[in-house]
Formats: sequence, C-alpha cells, structure tokens
Amino acid sequence: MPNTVLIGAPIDEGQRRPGCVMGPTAYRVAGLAQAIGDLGHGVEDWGDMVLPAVQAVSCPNPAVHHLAELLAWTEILADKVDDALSQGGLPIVLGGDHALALGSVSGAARFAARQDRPLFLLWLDAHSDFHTPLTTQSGNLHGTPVAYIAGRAGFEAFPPFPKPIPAERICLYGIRSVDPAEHAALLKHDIAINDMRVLDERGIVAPLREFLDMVRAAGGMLHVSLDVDFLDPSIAPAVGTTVPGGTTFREAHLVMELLHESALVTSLDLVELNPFLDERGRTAKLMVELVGSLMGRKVFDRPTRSF
Ligand SMILES: NC(=[NH2+])NCCC[C@H](N)C(=O)O
Ligand SMILES: [Mn+2]
Repeated sequence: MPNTVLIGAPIDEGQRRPGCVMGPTAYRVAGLAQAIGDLGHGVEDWGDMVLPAVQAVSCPNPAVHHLAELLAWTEILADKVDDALSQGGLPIVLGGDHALALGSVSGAARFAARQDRPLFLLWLDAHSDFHTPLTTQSGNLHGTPVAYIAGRAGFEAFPPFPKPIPAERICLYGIRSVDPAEHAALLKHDIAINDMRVLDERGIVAPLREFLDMVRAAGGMLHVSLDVDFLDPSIAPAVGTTVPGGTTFREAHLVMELLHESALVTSLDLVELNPFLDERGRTAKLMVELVGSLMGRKVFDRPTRSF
C-alpha cells in the first residue's frame, strides 16, 4: 500500500454557505492521520494549501461567483495531486467543497495520462454535479466538476481538462438530486446514473462490483470523490446541501470495504464537510471511520466501549 498523503484544501468558494473552509481542520481533529496510521499505513500530512492572489475574470453567466478563485484552486490542486501520485503516494484531498474536484481529478488525469493508464471516476454523491458555468442557476461551481471531467463545453475559462474521462468510465453513485438541465446533458452524454432508485432495487453491491471489474480489467486508476451528502442526513448532518434518502451507515461502510478489497483506489476526495453545521463532530468522525474502512479496517477491529 502506498503512503497516504493528506492534502488540506480549505475551499468554500464553490458554494455560498460558510464553513467548509474548516473541513481540513475537522478531519485532523477527528483523528484521520491516526486512524490511517493505526492500520499500518504510512501517512504524510502536507498541510493546508493557500490560495494565491487572483485576477478578476468575468463569466457570461452572471449567477456564477468566485470563478477566479476556483480557477486558481484548480491549478494548484491539480499540481499537488499530480505531485503526490508522482511520488508514489495515495493522495487524500481534505475539503473543502466539491469544486475542489475540478483540480484533484485534473491532477489524477494528468498523472494517469503520463502513465498511459485509463482513469476511472467513482462519484459518491447525492448530486450529479453535471452543470457547466453556463448552465448553473445557483452559480455555485461545486455543482460542475463532473461536466468538466467529462469534457463538456462551457469551461473555456478553465485549463483544458487533461484527458476527459469517457462516459463509460464514470460511475455516479447514490444520486437523488439532479437539475433538469443536468439530466438532459447526462442522457446526451450517456453517463449512467446509479440513483437511489437503482440502488434500492439492485442493492448497493452489484452495480459497484460491475464498475470495479471494469476498472480492474482495463488496468485502470480509480479516483473516488466522496461527498458527505452521499450519506443520509440523519447520520451526517454537517453538509450544506442535504437530501433525504441517502445511504445508511452500513451501506456506506460496505462501499468502502468493497473499495478496500478491490485495491484499485489511487486517489480520494473528502468533500462538503461543513463542521459549522455538525453535531459534536459526529459527521467528521463518521467520515474518518469511512476512510478507515476504505483503508482496510474491519468491523471486528472495533473495540467495545462501556463508558
Ligand atoms: N456538490 C454539491 N453539493 N452539489 C450540489 C449542487 C446542487 C445544484 N445542482 C446546483 O447546481 O446548485
Ligand atoms: Mn457533490
């Protein structure tokens, strides 16, 4: 197992509710490095990234805000993730809102292209995040990364995405909130939507196994982007865009356990944690536990607490 590299990305410009900027600190306070280290993996914490000075840029869609900041984050985060992978590490990007995936997946894609390996994307989220800066009505760019990654037009202000990921290598999982413009575009691009209806009917395991089998058969790299709102709000309240009907505690752990067993994950985002909305750190702790399962923790490793 490669060394895990923690990259703090205190980004909250992709949406409007303040608080995600505290995400990286909350993960550290909740003991992320220790949880990974306890499983016998090496951990390096590269600290928090800092946004450089930016120049204003305009966008034809007046709703869009903080475009300049997100262009800058995209560039520096792509470099960091590429660096971590180039050093043989497994980057875990501590968000920060989901706009950070514009950069983290760019970095992974650049690295994969240099290695001549196909990159696959597993998007664990309530939302499909398939808007472009031209179609978003909220103007919140955290609703756009999948469109950028898939090579949709409308991202002319951004650096061209290194090697857009073809539809069949993108797996949207846990979806239950898609805007009409996103839905039409997803159908056009032929991107499979594993929404909660599909997962209710087929179960949480089968569609994921099928996807992982494809990754393995292609000798691919796998980037996993885990949004807090993939989880049901009853177990993970610390997120600005809650949608009822999310995955349960056991379903989410099972997804992580399957990912561990596959040994295919090469990079990971933890996004949308808003510690300001949390209840005594329970969402941050749950996210840390999920990373534990992804890194090989088993149910029977859990000590019984009697206090
Ligand atoms: N990563 C997220 N939480 N995305 C929420 C996006 C919500 C909505 N579709 C929008 O574009 O505003
Ligand atoms: Mn998201």
